[in-house]
Amino acid sequence: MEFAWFKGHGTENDFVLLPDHDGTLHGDLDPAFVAALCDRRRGLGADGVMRVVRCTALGHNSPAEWFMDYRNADGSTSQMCGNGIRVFARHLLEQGLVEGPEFPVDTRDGLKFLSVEDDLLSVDMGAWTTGAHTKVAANGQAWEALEVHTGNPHAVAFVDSLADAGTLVEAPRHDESVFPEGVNVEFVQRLADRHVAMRVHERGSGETRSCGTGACATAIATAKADGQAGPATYRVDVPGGTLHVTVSTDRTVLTGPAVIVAGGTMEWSA
Ligand SMILES: N[C@@H](CCC[C@H](N)C(=O)O)C(=O)O
Repeated sequence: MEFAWFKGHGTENDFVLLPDHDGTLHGDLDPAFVAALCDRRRGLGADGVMRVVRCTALGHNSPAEWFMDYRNADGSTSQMCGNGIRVFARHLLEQGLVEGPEFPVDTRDGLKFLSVEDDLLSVDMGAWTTGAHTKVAANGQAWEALEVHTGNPHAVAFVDSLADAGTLVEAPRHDESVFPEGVNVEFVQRLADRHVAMRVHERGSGETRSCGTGACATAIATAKADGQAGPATYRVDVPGGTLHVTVSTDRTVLTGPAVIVAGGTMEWSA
């Protein structure tokens, strides 16, 4: 099978995009195929894969034309990817598949609204919720963490220094009764007022250089800890760059760069 691919990243959270506009090429993506594409030695290398497919091809009655079919590097699905959807939007704009500056994209977490301003892409991530305090553990240490849902599940732990979490080769342990479907874990260090640094271990992808939903979860947890009442914008530094998150009571808006860096066609035999 020959197919087209593109590669892009948002603050170095990187993705392979697979155009499958009418849903006839890739069907329900095989997890082994996704994992092989994401392999950094044997494949193109990425933290995840996004199939670019029309909502109508999936039988979805949606105000959006395009659906982001997101997969983690291990082939598992997630409801939402904040950096992924911004890279997806950049691809749609560059290929003339949408008209800017504002447009919707459908996801497993529902409709999201994108807006573009030069090299920055913003996504209105919609509603968020928080749960109870829970615990995460890694490398022989444990931390209290806040359960946050930004479409997908997160546990946010404040640390004195980002180095405290050590190497995150293995997934931090979490309470299975709180997160039965796994969790993305953020370690957060305060740097200044409304300015934090974050490391993340992503469910299904391992430690990545950035995570958009994780930056939103981090900003939500920080705003709660600050007792912030009205909307506030937080700067979240990640190993791959800087994101900004505006937290309001009913939504978050995530802003940062998103670029397409390569593309081509590929032969694939299973
Ligand atoms: N990198 C993403 C999050 C991707 C999904 C996550 N690993 C999960 O399984 O929920 C982002 O930028 O939000």
